[in-house]
Amino acid sequence: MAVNSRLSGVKDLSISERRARIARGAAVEPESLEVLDPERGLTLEQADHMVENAIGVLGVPLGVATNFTVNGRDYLIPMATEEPSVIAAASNAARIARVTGGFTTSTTEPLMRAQIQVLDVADPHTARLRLLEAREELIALADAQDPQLLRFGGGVRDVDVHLVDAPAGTYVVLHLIVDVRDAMGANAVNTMAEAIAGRVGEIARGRTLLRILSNKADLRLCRARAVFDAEALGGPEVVDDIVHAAALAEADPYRAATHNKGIMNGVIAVVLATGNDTRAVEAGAHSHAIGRYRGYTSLSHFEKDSDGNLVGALELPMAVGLVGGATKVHPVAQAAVALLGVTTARELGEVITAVGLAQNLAAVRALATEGIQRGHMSLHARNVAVTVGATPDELPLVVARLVTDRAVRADHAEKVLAELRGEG
Ligand SMILES: CC(C)(COP(=O)([O-])OP(=O)([O-])OC[C@H]1O[C@@H](n2cnc3c(N)ncnc32)[C@H](O)[C@@H]1OP(=O)([O-])[O-])[C@@H](O)C(=O)NCCC(=O)NCCSC(=O)C[C@@](C)(O)CC(=O)[O-]
Ligand SMILES: NC(=O)C1=CN([C@@H]2O[C@H](COP(=O)(O)OP(=O)(O)OC[C@H]3O[C@@H](n4cnc5c(N)ncnc54)[C@H](OP(=O)(O)O)[C@@H]3O)[C@@H](O)[C@H]2O)C=CC1
Repeated sequence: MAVNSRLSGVKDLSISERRARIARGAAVEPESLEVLDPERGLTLEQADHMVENAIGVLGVPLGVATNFTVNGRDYLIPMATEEPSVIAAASNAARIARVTGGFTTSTTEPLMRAQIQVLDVADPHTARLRLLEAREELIALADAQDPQLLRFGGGVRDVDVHLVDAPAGTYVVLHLIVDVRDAMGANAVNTMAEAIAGRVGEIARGRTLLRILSNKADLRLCRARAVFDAEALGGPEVVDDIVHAAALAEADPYRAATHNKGIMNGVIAVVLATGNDTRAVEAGAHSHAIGRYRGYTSLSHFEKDSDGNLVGALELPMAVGLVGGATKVHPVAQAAVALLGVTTARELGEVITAVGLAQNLAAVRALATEGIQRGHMSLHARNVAVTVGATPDELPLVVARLVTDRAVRADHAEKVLAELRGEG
């Protein structure tokens, strides 16, 4: 059955009704979502196998963003985040993008790099050539470490050698470029790097030190673009102001950091929900945000097309996988992947990038129009009301007052609650 992500009013349903609606929309069995109950999710025993000195598990809310179409296919997107308004914002932007066909994405081959550092080389320039001459030997040695990866069509694709001038001298750094297929790839690539380091040191005639993956995954890029209809955004002035807002992020690193944080609100929520390594994706993204002609800049770009609509584009390194790490062992991550319905790491990366672009558009649109507080703080108000002890019956009343009074603060919530209880 085809997925239908265009779901309206999901927020107004109870959790069980919502699950049933999402399961229907995603064309998965409703029972497959039962593992999302806190008491059915990751067990203490499983946690104890995942990390050291485990003493418990941390619950993070898992929601579903609606309305996404990517490359003509609908997706319901599982997002794990502690931040209010993120999932609403992604759904809102995806609803707008849908008007013009949704998101279009593309990706490079899933290539990761490992680095092998060689010290104390007397003739670094000549060592570089000796290593390049040994390319076939080094590739064969590395490939022999992971026959399984080769069977899946992956394996080493190239070697590259960089000479890195550092205060302590010139290091010869060999890069091993590996197609990791559906893996995130760190373990696979690190094993290869450690296995060939001895031979690299011999050929370079130096001492090897670091042998590790690079998180600057600049050969593994995902790209997403979308057209956002001017009318659906609020009119031509909104388009112009979003372009100005994005231009500030391109020119000013203080704004770029926040703009990129908005992108990562969406990206990391899906990375976490699917059991992937959030730090690897963050490191890759921020290293990619160093512009070619200037310093730290925005990861996305917004411009106006010839029809007056807004066009958004985002490119990100995307080291995510489906076969290893927590994705393989965490029952909730497995349910999230099944709900998402992706079958390759590339498809997962492309969907994540589309979510990053949607998240970015939603935030910048709010900033360029009414400001962030109305949408974000009205959803955050629920947190504040619960923190001061509002019961489920009192919650809507307290939230409504905090929003009307434009004072989403704990002290004000306490005052409102006291008034409501006749104690004020
Ligand atoms: C919050 C909205 C979406 C409200 O926006 P709105 O226009 O009031 O929403 P609406 O009630 O008209 O609903 C429109 C659609 O949004 C979704 N939606 C709307 N409300 C909900 C909800 N409660 N639960 C689930 N989904 C919701 C839902 O898809 C809904 O469609 P419908 O279901 O009605 O057909 C909007 O104001 C918005 O997009 N704001 C941006 C919020 C944001 O970016 N939050 C991130 C946290 S702030 C931050 O960390 C980053 C930042 C901002 O600093 C980055 C930067 O500076 O660039
Ligand atoms: N700097 C960093 O970012 C670092 C990250 N990590 C961690 O590494 C983990 C990810 O490493 P990763 O190598 O992905 O995990 P795994 O080693 O668990 O998975 C990769 C392995 O899965 C097997 N495999 C099965 N099917 C496929 C397929 N379709 N495509 C590709 N490989 C397949 C391959 O061989 P086989 O079956 O023989 O294993 C491959 O080597 C994460 O937990 C991450 O946190 C670790 C160190 C550093």
